[in-house]
Amino acid sequence: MPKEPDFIHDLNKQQKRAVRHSEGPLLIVAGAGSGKTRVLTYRIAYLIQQQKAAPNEILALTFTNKAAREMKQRIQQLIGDQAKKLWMGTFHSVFSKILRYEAERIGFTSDYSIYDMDDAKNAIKQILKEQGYDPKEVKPRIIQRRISDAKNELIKPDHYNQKFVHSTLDDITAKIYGIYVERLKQNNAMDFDDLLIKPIELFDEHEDVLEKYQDRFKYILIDEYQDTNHAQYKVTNMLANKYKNLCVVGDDAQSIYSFRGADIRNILDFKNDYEEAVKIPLEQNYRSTKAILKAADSIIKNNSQQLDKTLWTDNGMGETITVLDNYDERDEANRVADYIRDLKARKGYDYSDFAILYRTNYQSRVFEETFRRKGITYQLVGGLSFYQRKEVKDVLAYLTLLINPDDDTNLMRIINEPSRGIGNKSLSDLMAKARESNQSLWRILENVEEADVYKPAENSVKEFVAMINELKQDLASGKKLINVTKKLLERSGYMKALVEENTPKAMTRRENILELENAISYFEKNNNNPTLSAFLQEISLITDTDKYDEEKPAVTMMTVHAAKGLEFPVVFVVGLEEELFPVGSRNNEEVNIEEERRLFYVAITRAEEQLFFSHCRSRYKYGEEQRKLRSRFLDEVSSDVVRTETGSSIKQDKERFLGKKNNKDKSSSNNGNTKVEYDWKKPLYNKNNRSSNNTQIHYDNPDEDPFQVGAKVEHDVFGPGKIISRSGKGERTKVVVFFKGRGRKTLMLRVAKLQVIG
Ligand SMILES: Nc1ncnc2c1ncn2[C@@H]1O[C@H](COP(=O)(O)OP(=O)(O)OP(=O)(O)O)[C@@H](O)[C@H]1O
Ligand SMILES: [Mg+2]
Repeated sequence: MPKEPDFIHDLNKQQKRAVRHSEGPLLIVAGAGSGKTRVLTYRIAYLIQQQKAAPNEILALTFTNKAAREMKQRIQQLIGDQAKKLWMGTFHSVFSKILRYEAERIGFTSDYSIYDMDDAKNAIKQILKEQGYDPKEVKPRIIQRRISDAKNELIKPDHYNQKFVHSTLDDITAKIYGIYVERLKQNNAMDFDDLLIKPIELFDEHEDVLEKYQDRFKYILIDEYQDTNHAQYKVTNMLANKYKNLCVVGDDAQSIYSFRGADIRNILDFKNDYEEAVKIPLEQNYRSTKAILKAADSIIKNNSQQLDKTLWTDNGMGETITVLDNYDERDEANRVADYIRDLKARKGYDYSDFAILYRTNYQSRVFEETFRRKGITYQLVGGLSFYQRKEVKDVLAYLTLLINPDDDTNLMRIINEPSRGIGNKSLSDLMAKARESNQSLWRILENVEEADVYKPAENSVKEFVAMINELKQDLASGKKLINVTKKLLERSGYMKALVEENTPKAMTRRENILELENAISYFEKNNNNPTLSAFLQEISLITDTDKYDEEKPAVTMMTVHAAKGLEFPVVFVVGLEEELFPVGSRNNEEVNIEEERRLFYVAITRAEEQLFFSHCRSRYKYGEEQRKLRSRFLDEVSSDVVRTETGSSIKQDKERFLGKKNNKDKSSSNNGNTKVEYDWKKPLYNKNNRSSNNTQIHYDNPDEDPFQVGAKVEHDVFGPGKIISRSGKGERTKVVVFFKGRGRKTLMLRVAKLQVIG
């Protein structure tokens, strides 16, 4: 056995144990910043250096492509170029690759299309229409969500039928699900969920294929295991079943994807599935200051479900966490910007040391405007990605047809884009023919003269078919991808239409297409075997987070979800208000507060040196200024590590607002909105229930506390009610109040603005 590498000494004792662990299942459940990702990285390097496995016998699964790229680079630094041969990536990218090799075994070709959420939704919409449903009434998005959930739970259409048919929507879902699965197969296409569940089908049905990959992957390692869903769990279990060299790392407190079917039980059950599993704890946090860790700990302990873990740090206490109490979202953005400038000037931070984390994407807008105005460079992670733009998707749809003409969804997308006089009527006739004869639309188009459609449309179809065939020919004869693309853009009239339109929007679209050409050229130059199929598969799996560039000298703005696994010297967690973080309920679905709290925990633990929280007292919603309550989470943070700074604009705005409020009072105040007025005449923080500066009020003597069971109270939003029970002590006292017409609400006494009445 080779001598142990020097890099083993970059690790602490427990980490070393995990890295040296040789055979059999290994479970590492540990808190944020304790080096889980580092252990995976080093373990891979170690396995190769110790010749336990060749690089291409190791499979490592990460949550983003970016994480995989970074891990690979790091391993390369440790052991050199052989790291390039590792199988490393997200579940989606790794399994799409396996599926490409094995597609024929399950009735697809290796050039199968990958449908993103948008394509899948279009396909479902089309099916709904064919089945006589109005997509305005039966929303494709909702059916899509249900189908996706079923797929990830590995429930097949016929089972859905038996198990879930309780309501009309179940009925419709069952029917559409069945057709959708058929349709994807006809289109030689897979959606994102298929990339996870088709491998399971493949391995289930073809023992030899399963065995091949079991033998191939001698070691399997998974990061962020707490966020794997049932399908991911199943497929890795199948693969690891022979050698049982499965190493998973995760943190139950950071499980934030249950809305996508992530199942925390996967971590909890690991020991049951693998009785011989070795469990190694990591307890030292290397990332954050003591103050930050204390804040994180004080938050997460409010959750009822948690695995027992210890986390400590040798790092210093660090700065106190600052809560920025703002008037509104502009005030918030301005103050964050000022802090960034100030810290940069005083402490020598770079812009890239800062991150602004929010709960929902739209919150970036005001920050972007403010930062642009103040000349602070920033990079936005998330939002509409380049490859989701209409014009880019159109061109990709054309390209897809060149290798997978049976893909009806992509064909429908561009057959009349730009307009070539193939009307809706002709199209739906052609589509109906395709359905009747159980052929793809392309096959019908190829023989359009037999289809009996409107003559001018027939001619256009013929030209279209001839153009696609010619381009296919070009591709087959080995012409360069970039040249085929250019020719396509010209022959299809797509570029010409944009030039003729000549609006700013059309110009932007043109620029985006030119950028896509750049991407194609780059791909062609930097790949040994740059096939169109490989290009399309690669870009269809690019996600928002992959765009994040660590080297860029800019402030990062992203959602907390996207920030998972990352770290920044200075972090601002903004918009900490009720109904925003934690989110408000949508479609009457109950908000999963424990998951929101885990999300807040993830946000806090991204910070290395300095942490800011911020909230607004009012915020615009639907063009109206609405009063906001600060997030309950702020009141859960241990009070000795935070201090509150109230913005100076609050005082000025108070006067402005009073003026406005008086005006408002004259007009009819109730316009049907359940808007909460920003009433400055009432003290915002009532002495009896909360304070503005995190000085905690304790009700040590219950006589002083009027909020006893039976008391009649009034709440700002819910109106009058009666306390029916009470629990907890001191600052954690909770009451259940019955509000007339609103029902029971559990309220934290210190947070809820309750007044005793009567
Ligand atoms: N033994 C060590 N010595 C020095 N630095 C370390 C050590 N272990 C980890 N670190 C550093 O601590 C930071 C956190 O490590 P890492 O990202 O691996 O933690 P993690 O447990 O994966 O965190 P998360 O739960 O957020 O994903 C990184 O900057 C890493 O390089
Ligand atoms: Mg990590």
